[in-house]
Amino acid sequence: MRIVITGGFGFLGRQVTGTLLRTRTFRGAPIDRLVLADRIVPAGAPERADPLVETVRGDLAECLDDVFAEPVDVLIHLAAAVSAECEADFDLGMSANLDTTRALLEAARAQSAAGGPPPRLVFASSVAVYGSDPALPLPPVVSESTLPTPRSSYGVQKLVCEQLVADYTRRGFLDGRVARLMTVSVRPGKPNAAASGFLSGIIREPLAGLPATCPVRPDLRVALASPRRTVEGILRIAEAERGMGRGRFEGGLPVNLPGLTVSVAEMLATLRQMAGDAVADLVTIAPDHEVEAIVGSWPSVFDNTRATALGLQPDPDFASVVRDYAADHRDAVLVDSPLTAGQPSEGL
Ligand SMILES: Cc1cn([C@H]2C[C@H](O)[C@@H](COP(=O)(O)OP(=O)(O)O[C@H]3O[C@H](C)C(=O)[C@H](O)[C@H]3O)O2)c(=O)[nH]c1=O
Repeated sequence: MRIVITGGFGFLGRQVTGTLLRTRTFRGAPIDRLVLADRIVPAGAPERADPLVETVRGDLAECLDDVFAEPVDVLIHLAAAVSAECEADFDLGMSANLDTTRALLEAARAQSAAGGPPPRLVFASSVAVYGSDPALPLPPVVSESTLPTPRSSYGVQKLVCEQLVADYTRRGFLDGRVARLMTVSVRPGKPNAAASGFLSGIIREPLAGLPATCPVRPDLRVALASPRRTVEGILRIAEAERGMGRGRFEGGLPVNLPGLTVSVAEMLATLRQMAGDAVADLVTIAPDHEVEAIVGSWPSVFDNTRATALGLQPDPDFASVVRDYAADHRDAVLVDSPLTAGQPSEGL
């Protein structure tokens, strides 16, 4: 089995790769090759030393011959420009998120047209396909049957690609599945250019002893998923057999990955309870209307029936999200707190 991960050296790509390299199987069958395609391939990345791993470096649209040099059984498409980048640079978003995805779909179609296996393709879409249009406000609870009306170029690009994946699947060119990701929090590392990046930054930076700015009003409610739950969702959707019933991928609609609904104020209160006043006081509230317009247009409460049928659940509460982050990134928690001692605060 040959599996390709585009954006394989991005944050989610590395997490998905790590899981697959631990199990070394996909749907119970051994993985023969894991191809990590990315425009940046870090020299010291440890996964490069694994005998299963092959790397393809460069602009994906120009590397498709290498990606498809051998038959591709599974494609997990994570290479993308993020939301604020696409808002700042329209051409980048159209090219990286739309044109490149279409080229990838065409390459997959060419493989099956030539008698090869129709690849199973997982497209990582986003909660950003939803938006609240004044003429058509979102219902209080959103599901896959809610009409997406994105309010950002990034959301539009993701939605167009979702539709293309559905049509290529309907025509039998490939077996496409769309996972709509919630905002991933807490992301480790440096801030990224996503409009939602602060939803990691307001936890990650204070835990590292650094100041952080919160660009939205604290009563804003958001739907979050930890990196662990997000990777679990991507792989569950990738591995599920098609068909009706529990554990199967049913129909052609996307799956909204489960999100934990929480207000920014609740996130900050959790940080205060778990890490103390000095840490929580490192966060300054300074609303930025551009960020608020994008993130505030996303729904925060979902009917997760479709994800639940696949056995997926949201994180139980935000305290567990923070605990997972501290456990997975001990070196990034530099403040003295119960988290570093591995002892959750009383009551959490
Ligand atoms: C724009 C672009 C990016 N990339 C690579 C660069 C990064 O190594 C990787 C993206 O990783 P990043 O860490 O920025 O993002 P993730 O958190 O993994 O999320 C990704 O999947 C979610 C669902 C998103 O929609 C994001 O836009 C997308 O970037 O794709 C390329 O290889 N080619 C390109 O044209």
